[in-house]
Amino acid sequence: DKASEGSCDASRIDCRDGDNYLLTNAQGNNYNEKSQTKMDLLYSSPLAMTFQYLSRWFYKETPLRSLFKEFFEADRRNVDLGFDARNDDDEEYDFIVVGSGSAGATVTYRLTMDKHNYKVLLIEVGGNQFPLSGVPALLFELLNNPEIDWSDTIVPQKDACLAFKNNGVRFQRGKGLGGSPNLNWMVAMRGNPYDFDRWANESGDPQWTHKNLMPFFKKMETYRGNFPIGDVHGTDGPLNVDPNRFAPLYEEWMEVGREMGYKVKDPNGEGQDESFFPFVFSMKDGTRFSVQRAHIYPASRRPNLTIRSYSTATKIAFDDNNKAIGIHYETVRADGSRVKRYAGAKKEIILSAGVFGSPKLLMLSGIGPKEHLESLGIASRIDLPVGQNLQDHALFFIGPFSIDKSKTAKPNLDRDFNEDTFHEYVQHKTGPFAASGFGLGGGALIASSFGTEVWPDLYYSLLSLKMKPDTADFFQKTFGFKEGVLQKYFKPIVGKDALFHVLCLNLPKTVGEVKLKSKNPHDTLHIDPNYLDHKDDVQSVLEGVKFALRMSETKALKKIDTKLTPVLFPGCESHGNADYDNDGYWECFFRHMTQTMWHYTSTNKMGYGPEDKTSVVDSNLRVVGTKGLRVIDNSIQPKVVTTNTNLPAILIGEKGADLVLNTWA
Ligand SMILES: Cc1cc2nc3c(=O)[nH]c(=O)nc-3n(C[C@H](O)[C@H](O)[C@H](O)COP(=O)(O)OP(=O)(O)OC[C@H]3O[C@@H](n4cnc5c(N)ncnc54)[C@H](O)[C@@H]3O)c2cc1C
Repeated sequence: DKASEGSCDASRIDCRDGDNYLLTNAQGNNYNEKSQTKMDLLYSSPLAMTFQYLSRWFYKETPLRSLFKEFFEADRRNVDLGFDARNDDDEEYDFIVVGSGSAGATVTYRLTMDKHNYKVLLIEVGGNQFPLSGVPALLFELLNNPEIDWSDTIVPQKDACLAFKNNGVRFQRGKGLGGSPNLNWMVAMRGNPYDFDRWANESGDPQWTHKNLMPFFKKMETYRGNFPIGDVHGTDGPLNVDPNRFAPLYEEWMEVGREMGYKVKDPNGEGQDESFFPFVFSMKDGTRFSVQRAHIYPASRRPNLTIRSYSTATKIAFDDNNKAIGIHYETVRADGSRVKRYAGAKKEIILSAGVFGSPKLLMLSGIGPKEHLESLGIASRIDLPVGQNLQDHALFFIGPFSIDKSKTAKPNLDRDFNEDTFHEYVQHKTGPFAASGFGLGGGALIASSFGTEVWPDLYYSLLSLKMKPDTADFFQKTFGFKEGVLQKYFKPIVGKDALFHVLCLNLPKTVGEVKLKSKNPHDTLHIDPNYLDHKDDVQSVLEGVKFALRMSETKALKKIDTKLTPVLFPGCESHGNADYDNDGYWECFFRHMTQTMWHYTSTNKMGYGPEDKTSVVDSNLRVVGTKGLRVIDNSIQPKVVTTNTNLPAILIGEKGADLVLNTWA
């Protein structure tokens, strides 16, 4: 790990007394030599830390909750030490970046490596990446923990999410250095070339066409996937992209595609046509390769970067000409007290606080829908449609289908974490612990009557799991289902292995919104994705469910005895049986099972600029009507991309950093 991380400096690992240890990597330049102990070795090598925590979790030496507590208490103490070591009464930087997720980490990485040696401040609400997040299969253990997940609940949906408490799902998203990639499923998909050409149309600027963005896609990655590098992949970028190391139903999945007549094609190559394909992941050698590891970690060792973690940006300061000149922020200390601070920006402020954080900060600073802001007592500075164009991919777990374990290709399908698989992972970083989610292996892109062969609107993959007696409780707790619903629905196949088709509505026409609840920067938001509001979306999903049912009838899946659970979904019994052509039943089913794919975007839409009433930012990502203020994250997508949103966010970070650096070159 020493070699691969390039981080451990053996000369600094001298064991000294005292319990204090410093997180030298994340706090960068300002660590306190005196408090180093052996733990410094672990903290300065995140992978070593990950394996230490994995062992303690696996052998139940320390309950998960206590591991969280221990880690974050230590992390906060370390941050305090770095904080106290600084003489920063008059903080002033060239650039301030707010938010350290996919896009913010990328921007920070590029700005700090520029030859002009710009002084950069990175502000982030949370702390360091929790060590267990390095183990891909443990991603579900991370969700809903307030140290690392915002986990907001959306407002009750009119005719969707009906199986969830208050008819609303949880909008989980990462909090901490590294943002959402610390807890995402790691699937690395770029989006369809037509998505980006549409962005170019929406913004009137050809710099956003797929062809013109291709150099940034290549620059961001070190590709080690299954398809040829050709002219489309990069080999020396910061983000590692690997094939999966464990996916129980991968062979069956690819066989389904062949049997149904679909081609196999690199979805991150020239195009995202209708096809079946193996997934690639932001992983390295069986471990999560988050933006904290790829971008923040190396950047934190540069002396021109200051990181303020446990710090919330609360308001942007402007001069009389609407030039952004600084950020007000609050840091939470280890003892729970809050310190109010201000940092000035000589050149620019960059909001990368994500699809909810960035519009929130704009609105708290008086930039947003005038009437809405004034109704909350916030003086309006610039009237813009901030928060008005929220989009997301709705996700549907279709199933469960029981399968015959003895007939599957891999014996390990039940995904039990046992002593053998634990040792396999520790020694080789392979096996169930190396799997993303429930063993995702491959994807498929298919067109309903609303998509086309070259721009398909439906996106599939396959989950496999053992239906244990507590699986329903686990789903209920993690995703927020109403009590008893899944317990009843899963009951007949408890004890068996099962699969779910995962269907994602790729090109939704429904649009939602996000608004403030109050002018308190620590208050939650009013989030309404308005799922399935557009009738075409309902029709696409119906066609999508039927395609999933047809896949289950292929020889490839019949070979493993794939059978839909024999009970009807609770609440849909009056619609009759779950027959293929019973549209009423299936519509009831998917209106109950509407989940998020966590692909929220578009709340600060990029458009033509001031003359375009739908734009919050122009095509150079500058906030309309201001100077020195850009938004660089997924909130600028004019329309949500077709597939996953992590690589697009990193792309926006790469492109955005380039725009900033060119401005000041
Ligand atoms: C559970 C889950 C699974 C997912 N799976 C995948 C997947 O497999 N593949 C894929 O491509 N995508 C996936 N995604 C989506 C993808 O990770 C996100 O779309 C992407 O990371 C968003 O990047 P971002 O930079 O816009 O925001 P984020 O990465 O969310 O970063 C925003 C950061 O800003 C911080 N912040 C917010 N407000 C403030 C403030 N006021 N002051 C300071 N800091 C602030 C936040 O704490 C956060 O760290 C998943 C997401 C989730 C939640």
